[in-house]
Amino acid sequence: MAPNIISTATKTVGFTKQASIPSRAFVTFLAGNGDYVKGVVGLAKGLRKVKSAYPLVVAILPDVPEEHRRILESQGCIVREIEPVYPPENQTQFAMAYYVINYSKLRIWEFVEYSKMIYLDGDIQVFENIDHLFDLPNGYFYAVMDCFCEKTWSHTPQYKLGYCQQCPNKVQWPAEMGQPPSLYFNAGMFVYEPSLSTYDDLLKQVKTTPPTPFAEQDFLNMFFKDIYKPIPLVYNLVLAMLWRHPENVELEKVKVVHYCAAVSFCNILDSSRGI
Ligand SMILES: O=c1ccn([C@@H]2O[C@H](COP(=O)(O)OP(=O)(O)O)[C@@H](O)[C@H]2O)c(=O)[nH]1
Ligand SMILES: OC[C@H]1O[C@H](O[C@@H]2[C@@H](O)[C@H](O)[C@@H](O)[C@H](O)[C@@H]2O)[C@H](O)[C@@H](O)[C@H]1O
Repeated sequence: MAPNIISTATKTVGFTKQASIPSRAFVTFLAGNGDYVKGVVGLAKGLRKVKSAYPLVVAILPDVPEEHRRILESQGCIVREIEPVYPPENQTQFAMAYYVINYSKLRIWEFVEYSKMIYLDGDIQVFENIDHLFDLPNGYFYAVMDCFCEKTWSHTPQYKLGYCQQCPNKVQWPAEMGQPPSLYFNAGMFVYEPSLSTYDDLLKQVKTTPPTPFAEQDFLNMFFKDIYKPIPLVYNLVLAMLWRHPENVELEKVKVVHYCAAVSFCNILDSSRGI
């Protein structure tokens, strides 16, 4: 992984300065003084191991202790403190109570010293170089489709019907229920362009949008619905896919793994038998 050089260098041609060279970076989010810092260190090491050309920015909440900040800097990370973002007062039952802090991820749209960023959760590992994703056409929001089959989705009509976007023909969406849900992405990994106007819109809308069980992931899916473009699951293998949709997983092609489910070893054993 490149050292912490924020490439905002500009080339001087004659007596005029050209626009600054577009800067790119990976970014993750860290809150609290728990074990997630180990995940972020692992992510930094993984990006270095796959020889990524871009730095890893870590957006941290004020509650991340000084010792953890020093560890991240020693790993070549660019540590940026952000202020928390909270959803409006609500009685929402988040899928996981702590999801409320994940709204703070929205601050990364303010990192406009970068023209393009790839967000990765701290419980993600990169096993193959994915720098080429920075070259995807601008103007869209790229992420991998999620799966509705885990119990964490039991609050949704999809789950109750047994409908999943990963296998839309297995259980058809009933015509009497209108259109099937829009394609829905997992917000643990996405390719986006920081922008102050988008940031302002996000912060304005989040203040008036009633929170829902998957917190900022639901909010981001609603906000970017019109420009969302699915990318292959090799870029964010949500572990549950191994036992929920093994037919969709080509394990040898997977580049990024997202360790985000209540993973039980027997699940892995069962699924690996199926692959
Ligand atoms: O106490 C916490 C909870 C979450 N996170 C960050 O927020 C991301 C999303 O939370 P989590 O991974 O728990 O969500 P999941 O993908 O497992 O639902 C984590 O990967 C971390 O980067 C954190 O730093 N501290
Ligand atoms: O705050 C909401 C979170 O929603 C997502 O996690 C979910 C999702 O993947 C479900 O499909 C799984 O069933 C579930 O286990 C998992 O926690 C994002 O990965 C995470 O970054 C964060 O946005």
